[in-house]
Amino acid sequence: MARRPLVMGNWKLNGSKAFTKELINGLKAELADVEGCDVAIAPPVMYLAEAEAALAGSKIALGSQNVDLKQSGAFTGDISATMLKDFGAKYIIIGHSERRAYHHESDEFIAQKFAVLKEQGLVPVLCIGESEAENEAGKTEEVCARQIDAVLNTLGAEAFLGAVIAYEPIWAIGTGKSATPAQAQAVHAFIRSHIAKKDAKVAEQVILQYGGSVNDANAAELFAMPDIDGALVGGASLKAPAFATIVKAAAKAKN
Ligand SMILES: O=C[C@H](O)COP(=O)(O)O
Repeated sequence: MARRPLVMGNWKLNGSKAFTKELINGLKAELADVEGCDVAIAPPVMYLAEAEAALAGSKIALGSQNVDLKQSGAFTGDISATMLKDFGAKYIIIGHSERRAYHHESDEFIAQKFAVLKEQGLVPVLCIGESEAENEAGKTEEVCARQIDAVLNTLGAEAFLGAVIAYEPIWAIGTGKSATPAQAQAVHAFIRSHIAKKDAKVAEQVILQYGGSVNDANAAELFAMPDIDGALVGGASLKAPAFATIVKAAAKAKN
């Protein structure tokens, strides 16, 4: 079964109402004729309303950078999965290394978020990946396995049906130092084989994105790798031409 690539832009803490409209209009123009690749953007939740309106009539899907566990109640500052659905959001990033680091999110807590998203019919985009020190210590596979196992061992392999995993080595995020295609492919193959130990069919269909300094110049060689099914793009997703080039590279490589 051929996997349909997914390129998603994670805008992180960037933008404004005007920027949201302008960038989306740019993306709609750049991507009007592109087929064969799913595309999503995750603006800050503050701008979901502007994004939803600007995306009307386009095939670009809406996403979010985070979700909290509860659906309603006395949880000051939280944002629920049902609220995200209310704005038409579909792909929800969880476990990003910036949230693991700055908000002390644990593997177990992230697995709970994964469960909430599945219950609500949303698509989890589970970010995993090792630090530079872990990489140098040869612990990349161990770290990725532990982060995946938090979901696998509580929700089962079926939870990954229709889900997305983004392998983002922390040392490659925002540094301009992407993993090489061979490095990323090796980890992606490991991730797929790790899930296959529980369920080969689920492993075969799960979308494995690479993230970490993906740009318009290096995307094509990354997508040439058989287990790299798309990208989670930070900085380069803030410019319509660069992001569109990445999407077009995925569509070309995978079709
Ligand atoms: O979620 C996206 C990643 O953190 C990658 O960010 P970057 O493309 O700016 O390196």
